Amino acid sequence: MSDYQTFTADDARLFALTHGDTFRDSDQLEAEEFGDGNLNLVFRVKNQQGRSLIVKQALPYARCVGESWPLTIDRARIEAEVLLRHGRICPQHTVQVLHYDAALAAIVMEDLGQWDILRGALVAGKQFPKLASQMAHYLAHTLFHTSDFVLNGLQKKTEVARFLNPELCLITEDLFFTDPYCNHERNSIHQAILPQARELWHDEALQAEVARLKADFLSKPQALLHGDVHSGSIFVSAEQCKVIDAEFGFYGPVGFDVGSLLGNLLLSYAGQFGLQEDAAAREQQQRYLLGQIETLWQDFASEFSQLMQTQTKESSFANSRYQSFYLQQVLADSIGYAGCELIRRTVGLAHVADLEQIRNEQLRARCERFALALGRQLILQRHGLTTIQQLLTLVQHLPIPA
Ligand SMILES: Nc1ncnc2c1ncn2[C@@H]1O[C@H](COP(=O)(O)OP(=O)(O)O)[C@@H](O)[C@H]1O
Ligand SMILES: CSC[C@H]1O[C@H](OP(=O)(O)O)[C@H](O)[C@@H]1O
Repeated sequence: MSDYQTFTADDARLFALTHGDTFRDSDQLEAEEFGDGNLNLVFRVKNQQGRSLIVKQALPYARCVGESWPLTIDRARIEAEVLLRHGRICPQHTVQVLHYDAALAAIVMEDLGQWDILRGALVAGKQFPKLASQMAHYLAHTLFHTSDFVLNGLQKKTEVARFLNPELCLITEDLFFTDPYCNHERNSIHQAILPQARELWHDEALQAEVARLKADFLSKPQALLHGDVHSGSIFVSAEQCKVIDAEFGFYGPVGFDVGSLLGNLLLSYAGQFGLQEDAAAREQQQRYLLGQIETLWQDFASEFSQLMQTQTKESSFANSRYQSFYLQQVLADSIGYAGCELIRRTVGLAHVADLEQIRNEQLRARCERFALALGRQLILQRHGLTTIQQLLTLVQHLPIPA
């Protein structure tokens, strides 16, 4: 940590100039910090011809809270190494890392600023027809190729050790699985839904199922996860999408990555009741979101099955009955983790624009109650929802609370 110093815009400019071959010494470079995430500094460095790079630096604390929440800067290594690993497996959907400096905890990467961040685009009512099939491809390939289907025991354990990431995992363990189910000071709960939040704190049946999901998060190193596939971590255009921000990566349950994205599509669905006043437009956007959820699972399941059938290296796992069982269990896990994401984004520390941008407070409260009710049903019913169509039916029939 001795060489570490927090970057100014000028430091970021020099860092981008020195690393990678995007810029020339003669370039007039401008740099500005524009990060809006919870944890890190993010700078854009650009020359006068319009070429640009992103410099991301981990702070020794969580940006959204300040120095009172110290946090390892090793998260920059995890982020760079996960993105490099996933980038080798699926370059078309992973942001390109150009350089990583361990002492400065800083990464140089390609600038995706010409595309939209998925969350904001969905809030604005935009649609991206190829999103789900491309994300299904990214998830199936990155997760399969880092799993026991491909790695032998020695390789796998080396990888698990390299990506232990205890401090960032602890944040997820707390924010996803602990805080929303008790009266924790980190929670952020709008007054109007306090009664529904309190119900969570006394719902033993729900807490038991969340405990099972948390235990799996702690002890099921199935594959190298991105660890935080939310719609703020996906850049998207009409033709393409790419994932950023992998600092929560570790070896965990495959369903956590799939479920995080499912949960974020459902958060967008819930927010539509408050964001879109025109009923026809709202229904159309919600139909789009449900279609994307269906495609996400169908394409993921079909690509993952294909990979299991054709590229499994460990003979025990070549068994087709085992492979069906594995996929069924990934679906149940994904639905459960999607439920956790819905709940933690509604009453936990880190909220999302899909709900926060609803200006009418009463309407927002109704959407939040919907998100909580849906999250609860997904967690409780996940083992009974054996097809994605059953999940879609549940969503469509869930009453919109008063
Ligand atoms: N490769 C990139 N291209 C363009 N903008 C980026 C890139 N990476 C990050 N950003 C911008 O910085 C913001 C914060 O980045 P993120 O990786 O989510 O930081 P944090 O780890 O603090 O959450 C993003 O919302 C986006 O606006
Ligand atoms: C104190 S971290 C809260 C929250 O923020 C992370 O997301 P991001 O870095 O993309 O802003 C992650 O989802 C954490 O749970």
